[in-house]
Amino acid sequence: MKTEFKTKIQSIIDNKTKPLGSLGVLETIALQLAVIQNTDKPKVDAPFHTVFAGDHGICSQNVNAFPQEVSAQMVGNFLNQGAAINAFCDVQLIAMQVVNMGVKHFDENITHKMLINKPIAKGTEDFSQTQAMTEEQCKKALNIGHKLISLQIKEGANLISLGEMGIGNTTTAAALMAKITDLDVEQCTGMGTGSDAQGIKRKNEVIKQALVLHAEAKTGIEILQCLGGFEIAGMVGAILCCYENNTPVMIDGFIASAAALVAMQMQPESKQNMIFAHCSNENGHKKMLDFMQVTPLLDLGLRLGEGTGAVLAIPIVQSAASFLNNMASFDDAQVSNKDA
Ligand SMILES: Cc1cc2ncn([C@H]3O[C@H](COP(=O)(O)O)[C@@H](O)[C@H]3O)c2cc1C
Ligand SMILES: O=C(O)c1cccnc1
Repeated sequence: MKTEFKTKIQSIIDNKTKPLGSLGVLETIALQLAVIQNTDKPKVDAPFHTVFAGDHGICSQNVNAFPQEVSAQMVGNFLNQGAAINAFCDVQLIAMQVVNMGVKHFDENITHKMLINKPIAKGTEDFSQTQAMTEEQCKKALNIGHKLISLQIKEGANLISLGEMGIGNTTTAAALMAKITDLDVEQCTGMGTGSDAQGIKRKNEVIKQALVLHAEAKTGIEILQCLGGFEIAGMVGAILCCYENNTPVMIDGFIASAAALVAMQMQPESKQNMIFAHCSNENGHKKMLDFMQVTPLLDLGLRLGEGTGAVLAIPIVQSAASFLNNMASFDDAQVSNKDA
């Protein structure tokens, strides 16, 4: 059934007024959108961006170049429209929300139309010493992500975009990657926000220690609970929600891709809903993408997070839907095809 549908869409794509295959990756995306939404007229005209924010106990091991206070300060910056992600959403008039999943220094009395306050705890525990979250906290974080995105989809969003904020989370993402891919830890870690050689060495050491400590964790959710972060779990819940609701989801850089990797462990078919926006400059991201056997749309040398790459790639996805919806076929336009 799915193969038949795919063949039908591919033939619609092939009959557009262009040489066969000449829209390259956009053709792949158009087919993917049609399959996700189960229609030959996919719609991605209502994108919605969510930044999940959370703090990380692993920062007590000195793996972060910037102080942990920056997570809370950056949430404030998002609300004041001052971050890179605000500037990029602004260009395309994309609506966005920020979810406090457990930002240690954030004042929970702050209210704002863009802010969803759902703190699970004042950050996760140090995963080199104990489990990052309890089972209950992990499930709660997954549920929050799932529910919030489900609400957005109900309200009309048809393209979900995800980003994150959480000082220390390149270490968390690298730990998830090392555990799931079984690659050497050194292949998974990188400079993050500017760690030097010493800092990267510390990252490698704490992750190796954590892999021994959490050797028993096997399933996606166990790995997430032991090594993950609240904002990463929120993104995993969001991705699984997109899968269940036939909605495409833009995956950002290294950290969002770690959430995608966990989601694939939990529900392998969720991969079909993911669009990988870009290859981050963070060491490890390309290897993570290769492990998942996915090709990112852009390679702009970004290494920021927040969903910046995801939002930048949205017009490409919208253009893929637009050509499928709006281009004339050779017949419609009475243009002669190659073999006519
Ligand atoms: C000012 C500032 C803005 C950011 N926006 C995203 N990140 C990114 O950097 C952090 C991860 O890097 P690490 O593991 O080295 O701490 C995350 O918060 C990520 O979203 C930022 C980092 C900083 C400093
Ligand atoms: O690629 C990312 O998501 C990234 C890289 C470095 C720091 N923060 C995020």
